[in-house]
Amino acid sequence: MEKVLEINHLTKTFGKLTAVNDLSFSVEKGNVYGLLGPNGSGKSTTLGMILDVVNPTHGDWRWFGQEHSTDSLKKVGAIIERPNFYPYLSAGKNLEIVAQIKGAHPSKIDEKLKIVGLLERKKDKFSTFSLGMKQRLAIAAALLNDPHVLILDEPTNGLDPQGIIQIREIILQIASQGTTIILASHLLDEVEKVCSHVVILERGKTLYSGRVDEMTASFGYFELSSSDNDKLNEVLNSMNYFEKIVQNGNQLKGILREDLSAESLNRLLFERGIVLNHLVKRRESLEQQFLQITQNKN
Ligand SMILES: Nc1ncnc2c1ncn2[C@@H]1O[C@H](COP(=O)(O)OP(=O)(O)OP(=O)(O)O)[C@@H](O)[C@H]1O
Repeated sequence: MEKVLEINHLTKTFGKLTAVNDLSFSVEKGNVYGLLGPNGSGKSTTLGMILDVVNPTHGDWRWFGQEHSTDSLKKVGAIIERPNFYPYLSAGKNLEIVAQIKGAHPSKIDEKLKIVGLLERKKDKFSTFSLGMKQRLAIAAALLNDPHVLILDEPTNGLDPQGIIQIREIILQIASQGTTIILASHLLDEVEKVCSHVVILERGKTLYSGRVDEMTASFGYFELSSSDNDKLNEVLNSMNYFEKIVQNGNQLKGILREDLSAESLNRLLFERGIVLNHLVKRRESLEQQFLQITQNKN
């Protein structure tokens, strides 16, 4: 899989406060990544750093495998603030201005207005738009130069239920055409509905990073490692307990298809000559994990 973004040990401190603490993850092409965490967990600061608007304290990141270059950021479209357009100009005129700034072809305007369902409102003034329509226009503006990656910070904040559904459908449609998406959200529901991958942040630290479907595995999963992970992998695969075994850094992650205690697994593996140096069972669903995070905050 082609890596679009690689973040290594990214840290940002503001005085004594560590807003982002040793964050590492990579983003693969064509997936939808959610940065999930309560207010103040460091989502916006992370987006600010990878977009070159916030200076990191430590750590590094690479877009498209390249050292920092302004060319790379041209392939990234982002909406990190409330949509800001000229209120007295039409949607079409506003996009003409953005297209000129970005050097995008004027034919892109109708194409992108269609994607966000605003083509019929092209001639209407921005000031007459609902919040949801303003947000959709901002997405059209961000898409004008066909970015490879689209970054959205809390894309459905403040919208009514219908507006939320529209934005989520648009995100999925954009992703289905191969654009990689990174979105920050404090809504578990949003991440579960829209994202294939999630990075859960708690006060700047990563609590979980991986696929959403693996996180929500109903019987939980084991994180485990031994001095010979290849052999461990082989033995785990020969057991009927696991849905899937995946490599996760220098650990293996075994997703359970039926209930099994850590004690039983440890015994079974020991009987087959494997001594583990790491074994943790994680059972929580995404929802439970997320509730824990928010409860810890209060
Ligand atoms: N410029 C700044 N100066 C000082 N502290 C800051 C600054 N920017 C962010 N912080 C602090 O860093 C922490 C992380 O903030 P950040 O905005 O990244 O979180 P977030 O998860 O995006 O939350 P929210 O959704 O509320 O923006 C917070 O405690 C915040 O107060």
